[in-house]
Amino acid sequence: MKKSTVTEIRERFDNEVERFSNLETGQVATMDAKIALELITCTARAVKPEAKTILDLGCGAGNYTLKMLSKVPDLNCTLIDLSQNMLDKAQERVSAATNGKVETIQGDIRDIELPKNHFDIILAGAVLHHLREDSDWEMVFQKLYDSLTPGGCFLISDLLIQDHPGVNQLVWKMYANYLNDHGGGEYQQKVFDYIEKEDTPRSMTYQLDLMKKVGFSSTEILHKNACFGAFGGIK
Ligand SMILES: C[S@@+](CC[C@H](N)C(=O)[O-])C[C@H]1O[C@@H](n2cnc3c(N)ncnc32)[C@H](O)[C@@H]1O
Repeated sequence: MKKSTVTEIRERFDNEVERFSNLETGQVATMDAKIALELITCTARAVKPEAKTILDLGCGAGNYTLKMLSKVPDLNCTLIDLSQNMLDKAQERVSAATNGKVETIQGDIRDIELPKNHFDIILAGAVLHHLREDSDWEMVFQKLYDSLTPGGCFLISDLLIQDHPGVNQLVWKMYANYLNDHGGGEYQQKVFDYIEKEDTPRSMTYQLDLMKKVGFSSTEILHKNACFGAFGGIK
């Protein structure tokens, strides 16, 4: 199947702002979304308690930054998203929650230049599965690594595949059962159809190996359930 273009992805998210503005209902299709968000933000605080700067990649309506600010207040926040509608909402919500600066950048992370040695924390929630080729993944991971301060952390919560076909089948069956239990067969099919059209997830192992390759001194696995996980690297 021909996968969605960047323009198609942007247009879809332009129309999803309200859903992603509510942490309670926005992420029902994501298993353990709240656990992952809590773990990632607690980990960022544990790694960089003195953090001053955060980059929220694929920020949506700003849920990840808002949760981070509840743990480390008054961060200077840089919010990146393809969708200007998402950024407008994120800017409004995040500005009300920090005394730090809030900067928004609209665009595709592949095309955005980032300052070197600048961010103490980078969060990427449910966004990296939109990257396609190995070259995209490598370039983006290298760029994010370079933009971190020494000891800074890059934390991911995302949809994943498994490297072994049998294990991959198993975890996606688990996810199908989860969706069936939460919304029935039609809902399950709808979610699987848009994943098929829009997403190209990689395994956690692939991403942890790539973190080591681009220079991260250590990596951490925080959570894994079926085809979802939370993990990251420390510079
Ligand atoms: C599933 S939403 C998650 C939003 C937010 N992180 C959350 O968890 O509430 C993914 C977001 O990533 C953005 N996005 C997708 N691909 C992107 C890219 N290549 N560069 C920047 N943002 C991207 C989309 O516009 C969308 O707002």
